[in-house]
Amino acid sequence: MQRVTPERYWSVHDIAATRRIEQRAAAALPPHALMRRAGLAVARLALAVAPHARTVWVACGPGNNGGDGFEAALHLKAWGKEPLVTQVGDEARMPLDARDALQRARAAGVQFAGEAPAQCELAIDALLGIGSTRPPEGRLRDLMVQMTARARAVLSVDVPSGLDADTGSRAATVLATHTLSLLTLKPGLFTAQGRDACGQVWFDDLGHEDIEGERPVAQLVGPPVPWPRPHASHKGSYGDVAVVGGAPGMAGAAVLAARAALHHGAGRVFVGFLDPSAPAFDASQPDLMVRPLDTLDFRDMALACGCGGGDAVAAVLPRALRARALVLDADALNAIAADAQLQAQLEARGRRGSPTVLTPHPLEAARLLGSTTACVQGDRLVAARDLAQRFGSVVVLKGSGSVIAAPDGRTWINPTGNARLAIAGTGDVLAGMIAARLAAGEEAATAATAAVYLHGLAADRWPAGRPLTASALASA
Ligand SMILES: NC(=O)C1=CN([C@@H]2O[C@H](COP(=O)(O)OP(=O)(O)OC[C@H]3O[C@@H](n4cnc5c(N)ncnc54)[C@H](O)[C@@H]3O)[C@@H](O)[C@H]2O)[C@@H](O)CC1
Ligand SMILES: Nc1ncnc2c1ncn2[C@@H]1O[C@H](COP(=O)(O)OP(=O)(O)O)[C@@H](O)[C@H]1O
Ligand SMILES: [K+]
Repeated sequence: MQRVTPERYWSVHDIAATRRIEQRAAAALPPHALMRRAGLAVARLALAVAPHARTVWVACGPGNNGGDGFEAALHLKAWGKEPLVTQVGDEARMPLDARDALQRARAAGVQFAGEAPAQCELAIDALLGIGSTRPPEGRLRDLMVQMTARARAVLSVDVPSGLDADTGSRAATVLATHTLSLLTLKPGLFTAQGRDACGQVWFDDLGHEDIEGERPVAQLVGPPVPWPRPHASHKGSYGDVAVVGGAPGMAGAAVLAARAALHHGAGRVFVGFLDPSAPAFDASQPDLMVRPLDTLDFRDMALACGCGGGDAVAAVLPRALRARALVLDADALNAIAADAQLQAQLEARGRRGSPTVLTPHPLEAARLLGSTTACVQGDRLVAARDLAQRFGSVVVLKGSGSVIAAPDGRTWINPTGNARLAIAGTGDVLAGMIAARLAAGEEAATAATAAVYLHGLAADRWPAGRPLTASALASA
C-alpha cells in the first residue's frame, strides 16, 4: 500500500480498464481471494488512520464495495476492535463475492445494526465504489450524510461513495479524510469534486501488478526534470518571451505574466500593452522591456497572448498566431471562440506543428467548445482532449486538478495546487511560466505540465501566515 503524493508520476485508469484488470486479477486467484485482499488492505489502513478507535462503523452497500467492507469488519473484529456494520441492500441480489464476505462476517460474530452510531472515531465507507451509477437517494443518501457528520475520520473504500470515479463529478458524495483506491487509481479522485471528496488518497494493487495492455487514461504529473543552466550559456540560450495583453484597466494582468516569465528563467521578456496609455516602464520590475506592440516581432519568440486582453486583443491575434511558440489565455481564447476565421488559423497552426498551449478555465473552455461550464466540468478529461484535438494544441483546462491534454491523446492531471490559487491573476502567472519554458525550447506538453505542477506546488508550499497574491506568486 502506498500513499499517493505528488513526488512521482502515477498512472490512472478509467472504470472500463479497471473492470478488465479486476477480471484478470480475479481469474488468476482462487474464488473470493481478491476481495479478501481488498478487505485486509482496508482494515490495515483503518488501523493506521485511527489506531485507538474502539468502535468502527462500517457502512456497506449493495455491491462488491460493500463486500470489501464486510471483509474489513471481520479483520477489525479479529484484531480486538468493535466493528458495527450497517448494511444496505438485499442479500439475495448481492454479487457472489460480497455475499460470501457477508456470511464470513456474520460467522465471525461481527455486530450488525440498522442505524448508524451517534458518534464514532472512524467510519469505513463501503457503500458504493466504481459501480455508482446514479445519484444516491433514501437510506443510502442518509447514511452518507451521517457518515460525514458523525465520524471524526472517514475511510472510503476505492472511491468516496457517490463520486463518479471517471470524472470526479457528483450529485452527492461522502467527504472522506482518506480514500484507499484498489487495483488502479481512477481519474475522478484527482479532478473536479474529487480532491475535496477523497482526502488523502492511498493505493493498493492487491498484489496484481500485471496491468499491461491497459493503457492508462492519464498520468498524475510528477516533478519536472530540473532545468539545466550550463555555465557556458547566455541570455539568448533561454529565449525571448513577449506578453501581449493589458487592455485599458487590465495592465496588471500582462505585467503578472511578464514577471512570472522573468522569474521562471526566460532570457529576455518584452511586454506589448494593448492600452496605448499604459506606462512605458515597469519601475518595480525594470528588467521587463515595454515596447510598442507593432515593433515586436513574434516570429522568434514565445508569446503569451491574452492576459487582460479585453476586446482589443482580437486585432492582434492574426499576427500572434504566427509566433514561434504561443500561449493563448483568457480574452485571446474568448476572441477565438467568437471568430471562425481565427479558429481556422489556430487549427492551421496545429497542423504545422507549431508549439501552442491553450490555458482555458472551464468557462473559456465551454465557449471554445460551444458548450456549457457544467458540461465541461461534468467530464474535464474529455473536454480537454476534445479541445486539444480540435485545435492541434496542448490544452490546460484549469481548476482543481488541472487537466493537460496533448493533440496526440496524452493526458495528465495535476495533483498540486489548492484553493488559495482561486484569486484573480494566478492564471496570468501560469501563462507567463509556460511561455518561459517554451522560449527555452521545451516541448509544449512538457512545458505545460511542468509549469502547472510548479505553479501548484508554490501554492502548496506557501507559508500559512503569508497572504498568497498573484504578484507574490509571480516572483516566487
Ligand atoms: N469483485 C472483486 O473481486 C473486487 C471488487 N472490488 C470492489 O468492488 C467495487 C465494485 O463493485 P460493484 O461493481 O458491485 O459496484 P458497487 O459496489 O460500487 O455498487 C454497485 C451496486 O450498487 C447499486 N447502485 C449503484 N448506484 C446506486 C445508487 N445511487 N443508489 C442505490 N444503489 C446503487 C448498483 O445497482 C449495484 O447493485 C469496487 O469499487 C471495489 O470496491 C474490489 O474489492 C476488488 C475486488
Ligand atoms: N480551487 C483551486 N484549486 C487548485 N487550483 C486552482 C483553484 N482555483 C484556481 N486554481 C488555479 O488558479 C489559476 C486561476 O486561473 P484563472 O481562472 O485564469 O484566473 P485569472 O484569469 O484571474 O488569472 C489556474 O491555474 C487554476 O488552475
Ligand atoms: K466507497
